[in-house]
Amino acid sequence: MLARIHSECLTGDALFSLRCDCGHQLRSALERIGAEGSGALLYLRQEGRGIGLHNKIRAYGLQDCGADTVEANLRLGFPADARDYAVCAPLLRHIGVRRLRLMTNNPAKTEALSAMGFEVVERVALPGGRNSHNTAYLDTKADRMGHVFDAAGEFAGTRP
Ligand SMILES: Nc1nc2c(ncn2[C@@H]2O[C@H](COP(=O)(O)OP(=O)(O)OP(=O)(O)O)[C@@H](O)[C@H]2O)c(=O)[nH]1
Repeated sequence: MLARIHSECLTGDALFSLRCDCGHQLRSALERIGAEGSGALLYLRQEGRGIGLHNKIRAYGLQDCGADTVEANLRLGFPADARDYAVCAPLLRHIGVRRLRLMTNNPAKTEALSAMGFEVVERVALPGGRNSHNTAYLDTKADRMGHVFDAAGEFAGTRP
């Protein structure tokens, strides 16, 4: 089953902010599911990588003063990524999914699902919509959070 496990991002998903890649990835995932004719999208209420909207906005303030997205979380007393994917297990079981072709550039997400007993048979890269506002954010995700950006994810060759 082609699947997207998407972390809530009010600013990117609903307000079309360009400082992250969330909205672009959400739309890309839905387009792929539409093109394929079937698939699943789990929309997880874990705004701001699990620290909530208020704290994400505080983290944006620190980033506006020079911190990167990881450093900003740490300075606020949070881990770089506070998400928990446990809720995916009953949701996926409910819709009868055990094997996934997961649309993500984030290896931690793949590992979390594998650890819960799901078989990720393929990682499907998602374009992030690199632009002048999210370049530093995407580079930090690659350099400090292990996100994989490849040709299908449109980043190969575009990073300095
Ligand atoms: N704390 C914090 N959260 C952010 C920031 N920018 C985006 N987010 C949140 O990050 C989450 C998305 O995480 P990402 O790391 O961008 O992407 P991912 O879902 O882990 O990986 P993909 O599956 O490849 O999209 C959403 O919950 C956003 O609200 C930021 O600067 N700080």
